[in-house]
Amino acid sequence: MAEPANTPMPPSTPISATPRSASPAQSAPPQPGPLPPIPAFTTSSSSFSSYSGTVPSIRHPHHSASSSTSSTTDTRKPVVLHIGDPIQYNPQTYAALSASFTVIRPPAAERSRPQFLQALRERRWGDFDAVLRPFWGTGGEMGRWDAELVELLPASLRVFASAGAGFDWADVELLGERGIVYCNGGLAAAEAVADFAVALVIGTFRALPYCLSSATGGPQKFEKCHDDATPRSRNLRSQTLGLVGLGNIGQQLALKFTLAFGMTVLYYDIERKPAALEGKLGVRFCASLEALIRSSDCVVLCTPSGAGQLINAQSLAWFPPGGRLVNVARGSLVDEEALASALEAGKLSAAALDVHADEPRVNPRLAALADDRVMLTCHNAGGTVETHVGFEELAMRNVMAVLGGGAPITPINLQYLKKKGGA
Ligand SMILES: O=CC(=O)O
Repeated sequence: MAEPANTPMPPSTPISATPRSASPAQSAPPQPGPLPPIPAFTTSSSSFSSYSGTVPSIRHPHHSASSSTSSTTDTRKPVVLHIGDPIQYNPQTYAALSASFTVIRPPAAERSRPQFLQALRERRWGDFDAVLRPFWGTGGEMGRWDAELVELLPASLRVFASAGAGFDWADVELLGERGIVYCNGGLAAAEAVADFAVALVIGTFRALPYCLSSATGGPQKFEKCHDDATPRSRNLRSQTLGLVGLGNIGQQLALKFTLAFGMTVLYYDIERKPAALEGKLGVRFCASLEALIRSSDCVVLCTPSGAGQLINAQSLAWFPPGGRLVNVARGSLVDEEALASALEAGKLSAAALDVHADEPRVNPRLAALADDRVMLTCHNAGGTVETHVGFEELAMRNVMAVLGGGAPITPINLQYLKKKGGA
C-alpha cells in the first residue's frame, strides 16, 4: 500500500458535503446537488481533508474555459465510466453523482484487456469525461493503463479517480501529459495501513513469527520459545524507527510511534517537510537513505513504487547489525533475494512484509523463514471496511469536484499537467 511520499498531510478541514464550486474563470458543467453529511466522514476526521494545493485549470476541448460561449458540447451531460464493482457503502453520493452525470458501468466481460481496448477503439462508451474506480478489488481487469491503452482514451477524459493508495497500474505521467488528472485513494487507506504497520513493527521487535509458530508446535517448542524469545525481544521505547516516506501513512506512523511507544522517529523523503510539520510529528529528517538506514533499528517503507528498488544488496549493507525491515508499500521496492540473504546471514534480525515483488506469490526463501524471523501477510494492510467506504466516497468526490469545475481533492500527477502547459 503505497502513497505519494511527498504528499503533505492536508489540513483537517473535512470534505464539504458538496463539491467546491467552479471559479468564475472555469466552465460550469452540471453541479451535483447538495449531499447530506455522510456518517463515515465523521468517524475518521483526520484522514479525510480537502486538498488545499493549487491546481492548474485543465483545458479541455469539451469544456471550454469560457462559460459565456456556451455551445452544445459545453452543456452536454458529462459521462462517467464506472469500472468495477457497484458502490456498496455510499449510495447517497452515488445517487448525487448519477443525477448530475451519465454513468456507464461496463460489465465484467467488457473489462478484460482485449475487450476493453476494443471497446475504446469502437468508442463504445462515447466521449466519457471521467473514469471512476471506487473499489480496488475490481476495475483493474484490463491491466495497466499504459501507452497502448492511454492512446485509445477519448480526448474528453479529464479525471481518473481510483481506489488504492498505490497507482502503479497507471502511467500517471502519460495521463497527465494528456491532460488527465489521476486521483488516488491514499487518504482513505492511510489509517488502516498505519495501524497494520504498527503490528508489523512490533512483530519485528518481539520475535512474533517465532512466538506464533512455536505456540502451535507442541509443548517442547512452546517451552523453548518461552525461554528463547526473551533475548531476541526488545521494548520499543527509545528504539529508532526510520520512515522511508513521510506522506499520509508515514505521518500517521510517526505520531503513533512517538506518542504511544516513545520511539525516536527519523524520516527520509525526496523533499524535506516544513519545520512546523516535523515539529508537530516529532520527527527528524535524514538527508539520505543511507543516513536513515544506518541510524535506524527498524526501517519502514511507506513510499510509492516509483522510488525504485530501494532495498538491495548495497543498502542492506547499511543496516546496523540486527536491523529490521518492514514493507507496507510495494514489493518492487525490495530485492527479496538480497533480503533473504541478509536475513539468513543474520545481518538483519527480522523483516515483516505485507507486500511482495511477485504477488500473489511469496519469495520461497523468505517463506522458509516465516516460522522464525519473517512475518509475511497477504497485502492486507489497507484492507478494512473503513478504507473501502473511504475509497468509494473519495473517488466519487474527486470526479464530482473535477467535473464540477473545481479542484481535485487527491491529485497525484499535477506536475505532469503543468509540464504540458495546462496551468
Ligand atoms: O496497496 C494498496 C493500495 O494501493 O491502496
